[in-house]
Amino acid sequence: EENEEDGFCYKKDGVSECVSLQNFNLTRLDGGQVGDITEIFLQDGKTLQMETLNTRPLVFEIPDFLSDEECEHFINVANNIGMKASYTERQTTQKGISLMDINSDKKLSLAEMKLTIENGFDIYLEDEDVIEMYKLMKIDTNNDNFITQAEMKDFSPQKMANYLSDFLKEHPEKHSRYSKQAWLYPDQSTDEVFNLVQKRVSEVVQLPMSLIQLSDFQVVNYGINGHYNAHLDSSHIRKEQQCCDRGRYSKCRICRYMTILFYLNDVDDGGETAFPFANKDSINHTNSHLNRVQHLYKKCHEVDLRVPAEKRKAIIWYNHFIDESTGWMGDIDEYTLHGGCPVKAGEKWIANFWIKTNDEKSIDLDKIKNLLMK
Ligand SMILES: O=C(O)CCC(=O)C(=O)O
Ligand SMILES: [Fe+2]
Repeated sequence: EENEEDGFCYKKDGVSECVSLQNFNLTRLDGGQVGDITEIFLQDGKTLQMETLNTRPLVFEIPDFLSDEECEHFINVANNIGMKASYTERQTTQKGISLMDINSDKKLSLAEMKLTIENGFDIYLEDEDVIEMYKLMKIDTNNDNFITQAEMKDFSPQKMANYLSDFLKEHPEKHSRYSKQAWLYPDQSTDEVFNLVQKRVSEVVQLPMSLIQLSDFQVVNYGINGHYNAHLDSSHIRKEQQCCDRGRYSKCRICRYMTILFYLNDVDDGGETAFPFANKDSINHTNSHLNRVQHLYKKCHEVDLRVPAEKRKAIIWYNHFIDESTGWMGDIDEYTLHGGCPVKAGEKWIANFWIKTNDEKSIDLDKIKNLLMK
């Protein structure tokens, strides 16, 4: 039903609608109320049940989005590509770090040093880890667990980065993300199964195949203690900074309109996907930092909205709202903060389908035109 050249057709309330890409706006499925179930009739004759799990942020669940065979296929494909350790953007090679002297008393407490390291290096330490670091780096000369300005004099961020980099080799679980991953690229795929799944995603989320093909797909594996602390999958709109192209992640922003997360196996214990800000009245960044709500490795049980990892299931959420005036990428929805709880038994396999769009529709239309000309 789709004519790539002219535009895009999809079913809206059972009626087929077609629009030219020029007139096409980003879609956002209507969640209705929590517990609402929408039937999605696919072109191959199958029916999916989509349930509204939550409305702030809007999260949908589709229990049998994938078949068992498709799940196993993605795991095999990822293993064949080769699973590599995941890293977040912030690496331990920072030149400078900002010291988090929250109460402005010109010295850093253990809690403030932990925050400093979380922000600067994406590493989540315990008090005893920090004390150990002070000892080995000989920073806290009077052993009072505070770092004063005088003690800071001999302190070099690079030295700390080196220490932490070695520390992480012994304690990979202290990193914000502890997993392995492999990338698949929809527009380069000749894999029949992957192409069918892309088509299904396009039908479900009512976005043209060309946008789906410009997306990124990442298979992730977590072992025991594997986790991903809470994060946003996208970034705040900043017109002066370009959205990243595939594979290039310096000086650009990650722009992902929506996330479709597939669970590829059943986890024996743990490994839920948690949304710490879900249904909160408001978001207080300073408080949430101090309470370390991001720290799902330790705090998952405190989170209300936790989606169990169940084979074949997909969950879907929108990292951005739609800008009413452009019909394209709007503000980020900070309530989508989420992450993966630690795996307690067994292992966990997921796949992220990240639908990428740019701030400006014209950039995406150009990309689509290039894609169609290939
Ligand atoms: O493992 C999960 O449940 C969440 C993974 C995730 O948020 C990510 O890879 O961006
Ligand atoms: Fe994520």
